[in-house]
Amino acid sequence: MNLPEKYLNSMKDMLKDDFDDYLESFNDKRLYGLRVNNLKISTEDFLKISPFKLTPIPWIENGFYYEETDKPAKHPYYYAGLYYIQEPSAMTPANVLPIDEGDVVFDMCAAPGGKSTELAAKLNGTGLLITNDISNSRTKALLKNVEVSGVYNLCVLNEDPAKISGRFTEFFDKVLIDAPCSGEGMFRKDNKLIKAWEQSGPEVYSAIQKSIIIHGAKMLRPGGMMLYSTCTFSSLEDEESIKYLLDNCPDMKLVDIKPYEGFTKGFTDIDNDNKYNLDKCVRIFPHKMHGEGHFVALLKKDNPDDINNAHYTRGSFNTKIPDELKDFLANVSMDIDTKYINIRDNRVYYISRYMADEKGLRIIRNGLLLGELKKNRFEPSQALAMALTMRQYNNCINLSVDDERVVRYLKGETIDVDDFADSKGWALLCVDGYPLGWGKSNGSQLKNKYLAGWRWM
Ligand SMILES: C[S@@+](CC[C@H](N)C(=O)[O-])C[C@H]1O[C@@H](n2cnc3c(N)ncnc32)[C@H](O)[C@@H]1O
Repeated sequence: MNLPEKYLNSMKDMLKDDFDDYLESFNDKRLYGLRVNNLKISTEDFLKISPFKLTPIPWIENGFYYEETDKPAKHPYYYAGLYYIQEPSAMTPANVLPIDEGDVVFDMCAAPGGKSTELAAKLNGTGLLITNDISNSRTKALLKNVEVSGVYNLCVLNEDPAKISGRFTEFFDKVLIDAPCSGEGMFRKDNKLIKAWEQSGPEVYSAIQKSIIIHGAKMLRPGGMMLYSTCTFSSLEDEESIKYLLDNCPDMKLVDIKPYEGFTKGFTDIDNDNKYNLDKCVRIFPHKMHGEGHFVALLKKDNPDDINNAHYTRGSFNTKIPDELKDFLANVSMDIDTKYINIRDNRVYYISRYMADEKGLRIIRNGLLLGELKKNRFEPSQALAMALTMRQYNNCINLSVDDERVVRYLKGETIDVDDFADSKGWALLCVDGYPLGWGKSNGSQLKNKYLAGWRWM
């Protein structure tokens, strides 16, 4: 491994006696992790059906190491959104940020969705998750990942945080900033990042982080909590960003993160009298824990006047619900308040009552796309299939994971369903009780309506 001289010197300064152990960690095996999506399945139930050899990630209740040979991304349960594949230390930020049901949450640098999918699981279908990324191409992956995971109380944005912060001032109960960074914690995993670091190192990212973190604080309501994280070790991008925030926003304070064996405390040398308690920050180093590397800081905004931060609620849309949509919804027992159904260009959305006026924002998805109105009929969307549980739709075809029709369905093929003769009409195809997508059944064959872009290749 060819690490840049400048990087090695900065790590030597930081790690002192531990530096050799850090270098030695480059000889260790790469780590692979998956996180059970508790929005769809409890960890306990997943472990009962998991075909993989899993070892718990000790500081993440729903996180597990898997063996490289298991290939969990090529399994029907992955398509059912039962887990998300994520580097183990990257599971820490969303795990550490406390989320209460009903919270209005913002994930500012969210693509491809590793933290958002866990924040949504913690919301458990309540409140609202606004998830954003400045990169248009990356928001496409973000949308797919939140939809596969079954998240419906959401809005996906593709905006500059500077624009959002003017609009959503003191709006959020919780803000997560997984900042763009020089990626030093990913060097073991991906050699290409070393080259990128040489071109854009900590100095470049530090300026972006300083701007982002101030916008994050502005959007937080009094008493709200914010989590700042990076996958880099550089103090310039980590403690310096936090110090910059605390210098500029005196109402923000660092709070304790539940300790765990191997967590390394933040460095305090840039903070003269330790007035900011930078040691409350946490670093994960690969020579101390089985994770590639991360930095996390948890902060709270003061609420001196004990302001009761009631959530904004929007007016209803008063949309006339077409008969074909009514007929379809009669088969759905998900709790849908038709006051918040909005129809634009024949596409039907179920929008969160907590979402502010979206005009002027670059929106990738506002709410749950229920489906599309086509000449006197309604076609349900892939996102709706993923948001439903098997119990919430009254025409399901449930196949066992060993049934060869499951993979054929995921590949886009028409499948025989003679054994489900009563399934005529729109049917929700499920694997072991977990929805995969729609099909149109005539009682003997299921015409495939699985979203073409998501097919098993
Ligand atoms: C570390 S990655 C986020 C990973 C993501 N949180 C996850 O867990 O899957 C940082 C993201 O920040 C985005 N980004 C870069 N500059 C940004 C900015 N000024 N505002 C918002 N997002 C930005 C990048 O496009 C990138 O997707």
